[in-house]
Amino acid sequence: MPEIEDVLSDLAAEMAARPDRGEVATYIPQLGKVDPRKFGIAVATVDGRIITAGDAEEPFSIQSVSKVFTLTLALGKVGDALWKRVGREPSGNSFNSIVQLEHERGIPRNPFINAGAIVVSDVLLAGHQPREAIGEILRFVQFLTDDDSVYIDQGVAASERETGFRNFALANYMRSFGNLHHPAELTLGVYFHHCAIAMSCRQLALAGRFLACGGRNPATGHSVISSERARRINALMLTCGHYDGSGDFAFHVGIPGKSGVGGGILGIIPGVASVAVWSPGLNANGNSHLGSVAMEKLARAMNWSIFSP
Ligand SMILES: NC(=O)CC[C@H](N)C(=O)O
Repeated sequence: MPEIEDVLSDLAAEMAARPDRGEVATYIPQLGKVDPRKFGIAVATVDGRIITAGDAEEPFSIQSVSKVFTLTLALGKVGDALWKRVGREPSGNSFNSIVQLEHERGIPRNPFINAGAIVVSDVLLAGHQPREAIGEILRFVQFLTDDDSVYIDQGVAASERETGFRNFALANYMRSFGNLHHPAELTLGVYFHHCAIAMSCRQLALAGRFLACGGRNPATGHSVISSERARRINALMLTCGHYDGSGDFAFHVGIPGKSGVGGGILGIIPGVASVAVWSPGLNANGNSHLGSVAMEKLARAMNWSIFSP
């Protein structure tokens, strides 16, 4: 087996030189300003090592990768009652699609598409002011990372609110079915802010480590969630974490993963490591183009597909 250090530095060099970089998301104007030449990668192993290459220390907008953390918190808050309001099936549609909500009575297919994550935000808002719910999410991510410097990029949150017409449509539509318990303005305040969390690849890999360790954070020894819940979140990441590109990611990479339109991907190799990669250019499904390529090459080099014998 090759050394992770060598694989990562080769990957970073190769990815920095590739001309095909995908398209940076511009529907959130602030994200359109990010340099498409960036590439970073970090691996946090269950035995406590952290290996990085490229722009792995630079914070980027984690966007929908944050939905892994809000789902974890919401399950902690309401347990399996969450599944009355959100499904667990891949949608086969784009991340911000509204089409299924009409026939499926305002119940989103899964917690990782926008509609599902908005319901999760609504769950976290119950009994709180938006400011408190946002603070709880940020503190949870800081706790997982063991790093208080993780922050919310207020410019990105504001930019997203200004152009969040589709998310307002999704939220209001779900409210008409009774599946949003707060005004869209308030719930989306929580949603836009958690999407605007900024982290480096190093921090994101550390934050995801509990999912590779049966729910336990190996750095602190704290049990974050039960091993059964960690297993189930990983299952949802595999089946739904890349929207209508989830099948393709499982086919090519073979590990649970969650992407975001900021170009980040968090990948989990249960029992082995958590991986974060960042390259801002996206493919047609809104997933990081070179991030997906790099994950595939890494999984192949290290034999990390969960489907490998
Ligand atoms: N796929 C994503 O990362 C989408 C998240 C983004 N904040 C949105 O609501 O559109």
